[in-house]
Amino acid sequence: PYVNTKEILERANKEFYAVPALNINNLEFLQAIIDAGVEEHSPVIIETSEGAIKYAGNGDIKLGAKLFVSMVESYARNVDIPVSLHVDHGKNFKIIMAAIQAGYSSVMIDASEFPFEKNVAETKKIVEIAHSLGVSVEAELGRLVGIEDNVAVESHEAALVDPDEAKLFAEETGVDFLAPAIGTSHGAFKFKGEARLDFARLKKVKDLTGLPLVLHGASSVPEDIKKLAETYGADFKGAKGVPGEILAESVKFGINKVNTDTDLRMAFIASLREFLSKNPGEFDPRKYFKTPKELVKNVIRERLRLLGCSNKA
Ligand SMILES: O=C(COP(=O)(O)O)N(O)CCCCO
Ligand code: NA
Ligand SMILES: [Zn+2]
Repeated sequence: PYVNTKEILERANKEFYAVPALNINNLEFLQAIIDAGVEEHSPVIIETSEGAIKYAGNGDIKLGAKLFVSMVESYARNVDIPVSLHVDHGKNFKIIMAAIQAGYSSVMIDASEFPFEKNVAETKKIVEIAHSLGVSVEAELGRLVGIEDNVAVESHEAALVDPDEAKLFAEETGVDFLAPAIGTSHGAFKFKGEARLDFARLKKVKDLTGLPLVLHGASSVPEDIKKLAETYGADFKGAKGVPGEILAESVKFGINKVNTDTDLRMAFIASLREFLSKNPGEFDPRKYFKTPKELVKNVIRERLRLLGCSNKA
């Protein structure tokens, strides 16, 4: 069934596991996610960035939002796992409103680049509107910067979430789930040295807010996927993600939603490169997208098991 993200995350929060939030821009990744969830009997959270909404709507954001809602809702109705649809990194009021009106389960208002007071004000505004329409809300505190191992540069410390601010933020905004910056960053090049997240800080945010917490920049960049892509011509030198055991650790300290985009992209392109080089005569997209979809599905299945949400449907 098509459900509200809050329903998925409140159970995860209570039962100490996490659910991946998986980004899509097209039909193939959605199919891979649904199949992974069904095969693992697991809830799944589908998320679209503002760019994905523009992409699907060919520039028309209302059309893009409606298209994603109808695709996700239709697939969700067809399977017996909980599925929700979320706006990732919402910054543009028009896009957030289009998504709410189209029927998204939840939205992120990302005002983390602004000073605390403005982040509170922006988030509060969206929470009031979204809650009046039964939509749940995510916000972010701190900024996504990789913590260089052992180089506790002043600026990096300043970018990480302040747990006392998080408590105040939760009380003042009524936000449903919160993304505390604890040392991750988006994309495939997250760390120069050792991957390190500030778990002490994370635990304080959990203890002070009690909210379901979100880890952004959580892709792992699995070594086998990186190698497969490079074998067939990709240049992913220096790519490094959050190791699986660190993701599992973050769940112990209170993470319940794990945003994952890069790993799906890397799996798809690695498999597509391999397929195209081995099948030079193929030109049916349903054929050349088939094994990439399979690999994305299997990467997701593994992540569902790692995060403890398999068999939680
Ligand atoms: O936090 C994340 C996931 O980041 P990543 O998958 O790059 O680790 N997202 O919000 C997904 C969209 C931005 C990154 O591509
Ligand atoms: Na998000
Ligand atoms: Zn993010």
